[in-house]
Amino acid sequence: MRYAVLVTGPAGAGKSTFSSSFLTHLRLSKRSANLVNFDPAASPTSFEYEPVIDIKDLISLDDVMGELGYGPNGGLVYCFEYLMQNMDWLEEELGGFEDDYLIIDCPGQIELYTHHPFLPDLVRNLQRLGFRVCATYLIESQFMEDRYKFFSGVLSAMSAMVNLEIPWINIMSKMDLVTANTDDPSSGARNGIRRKKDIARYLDPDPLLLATTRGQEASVPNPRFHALNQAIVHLIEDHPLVSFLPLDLSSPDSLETVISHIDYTMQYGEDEEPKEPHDLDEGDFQDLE
Ligand SMILES: Nc1nc2c(ncn2[C@@H]2O[C@H](COP(=O)(O)OP(=O)(O)OP(=O)(O)O)[C@@H](O)[C@H]2O)c(=O)[nH]1
Ligand SMILES: [Mg+2]
Repeated sequence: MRYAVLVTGPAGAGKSTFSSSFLTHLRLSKRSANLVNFDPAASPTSFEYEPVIDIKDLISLDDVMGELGYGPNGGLVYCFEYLMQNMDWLEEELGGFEDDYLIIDCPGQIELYTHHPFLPDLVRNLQRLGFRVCATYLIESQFMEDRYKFFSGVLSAMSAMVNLEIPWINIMSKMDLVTANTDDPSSGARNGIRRKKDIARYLDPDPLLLATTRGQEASVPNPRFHALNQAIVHLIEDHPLVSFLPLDLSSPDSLETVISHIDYTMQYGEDEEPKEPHDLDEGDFQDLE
């Protein structure tokens, strides 16, 4: 069985950092895994590990911008269109990895996830080649400092989930930046994200965070925003699709929990032969007597 985990999310969410910590963890657990780079703009220095498949071997954003005169975002779309037309390249690159686990580091332009057809096409191709695919969507913990930014993150995650229709895990990255502040009322954490229970309202989004609270009315100048917020509150209440797993890379337990959710979502290892418990030698019992 072959597995592929797409690592997606907005710019700077920590996708590449998570991808390499994920790979390190799998390799330390004696699991074979490899990195795939799908970001045609990635600089070679952004990887701790050499990707086994790199979209830049097919097409690089620098060339598209330099030779065809595209800007960075149009250039990215061009690169993905080019990839879609050259699926045999990907198929050939993937050929050598039987029984493997691929971590696919994706670019940070969210329009790629919310409305372009590239990722759904790519997923269909991977499935056709016998991969079980799941996606992770990272948003960074700083989003919790601003409710409006946070809910725009929730809505983008929702829209990407609906667009891709594959097993999905939302991750709140960079939790080391908030957990250090928790339970210390004198800390500088903003917007009341001081205690663990406040964090919980974001990880399992409480739509009431968006409802205008006392003292905030003045900051909402247009009553139409209030109506819009109410509509979003109802949408999230009626369709609670999005919740976040916290990821604190400074804690091995946190990374382990996230990885076990990913394994579970993909039913990793379900088809493997159960391992025989190792045979006990008679000598093993002597100490007990
Ligand atoms: N404190 C902290 N910083 C992090 C963490 N993960 C990533 N960063 C920092 O966040 C910045 C962006 O990290 P990347 O891993 O490059 O993020 P990305 O999502 O791959 O970015 P793009 O590919 O440009 O969209 C870097 O400066 C990282 O050092 C984390 O867990 N904690
Ligand atoms: Mg990156």
